[in-house]
Amino acid sequence: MTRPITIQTLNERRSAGQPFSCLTAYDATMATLASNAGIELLLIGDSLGMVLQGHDSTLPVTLEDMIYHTRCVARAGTASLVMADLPFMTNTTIPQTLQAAGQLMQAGAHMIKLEGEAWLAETVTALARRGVPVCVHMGLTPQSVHALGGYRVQGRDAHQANAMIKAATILEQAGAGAILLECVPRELARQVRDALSVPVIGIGAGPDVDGQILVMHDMLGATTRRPPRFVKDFMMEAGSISGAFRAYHEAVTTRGFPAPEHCF
Ligand SMILES: Nc1nc(=O)c2c([nH]1)NC[C@@H]1CN(c3ccc(C(=O)N[C@@H](CCC(=O)O)C(=O)O)cc3)CN21
Ligand SMILES: CC(C)C(=O)C(=O)O
Ligand SMILES: [Mg+2]
Repeated sequence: MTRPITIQTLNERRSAGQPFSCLTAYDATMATLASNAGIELLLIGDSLGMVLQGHDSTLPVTLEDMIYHTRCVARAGTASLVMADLPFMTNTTIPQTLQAAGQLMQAGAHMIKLEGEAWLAETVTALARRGVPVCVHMGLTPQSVHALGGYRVQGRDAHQANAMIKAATILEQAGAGAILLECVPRELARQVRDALSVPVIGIGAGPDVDGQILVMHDMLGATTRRPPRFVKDFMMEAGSISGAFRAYHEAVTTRGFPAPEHCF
């Protein structure tokens, strides 16, 4: 194993202006192949409810499901940073959140991601104080799909955009170690990135952030519904799974991906 990637590695990449690559992973084999291709961060995403379990949203995913897949990925013992999603309704109180995050960390996660806005500040502080690195997922938050009225681009109007920038700075002050932005206009993502000093990871957020992430199945072309605009199929040209992971890593680190057609 090469030198393991830590949260400090991501901070160094951010400072150096070198983008890092992230993918979802749900099992040991794919985690190993992705990590060997250079992918810096593996997310056990609650998207597994859609791509593995066949649900049409992430809401049915349980903490037990997330623990199982986190164990599978962690067991691979890769050099990559392992982040796990807190599933729907496992953060309704601070004690519940600490308990759930604790179980994911004990399953092998190095960092926890949860969806929300500035109202999460106290929760973020409670986790950070106990040594749990936290990433806050903002913009299109799929666990709120029914409140948002669909998987839609967020932060399109100036009021929403300014609120998002403000919320991100509040969350950083509260102790967030990273921010993930999903489906926001490229210009807003750039502004959030510039307002912060922690790494910003984007999906459908344009090229002006510190790291990129995609759902593994999407970038391998293993899709059963129309993929979102921000997806690129890296399997098409690469011809093998490892080749696709290497091509994605290369494209992200050289800022070849995302291209304008993948942005909002
Ligand atoms: N396979 C998979 N890939 C994902 O990226 C993903 C999941 N599952 N599950 C959880 C969420 C849901 N996500 C989605 C799903 C659809 C769109 C989508 O179709 N968006 C429209 C934007 C429409 C607009 O302009 O407002 C698009 O055309 O991309 C975006 C994110 C992202 N996450
Ligand atoms: C799409 C990414 C960011 C995610 O949260 C997931 O895969 O669950
Ligand atoms: Mg998720």
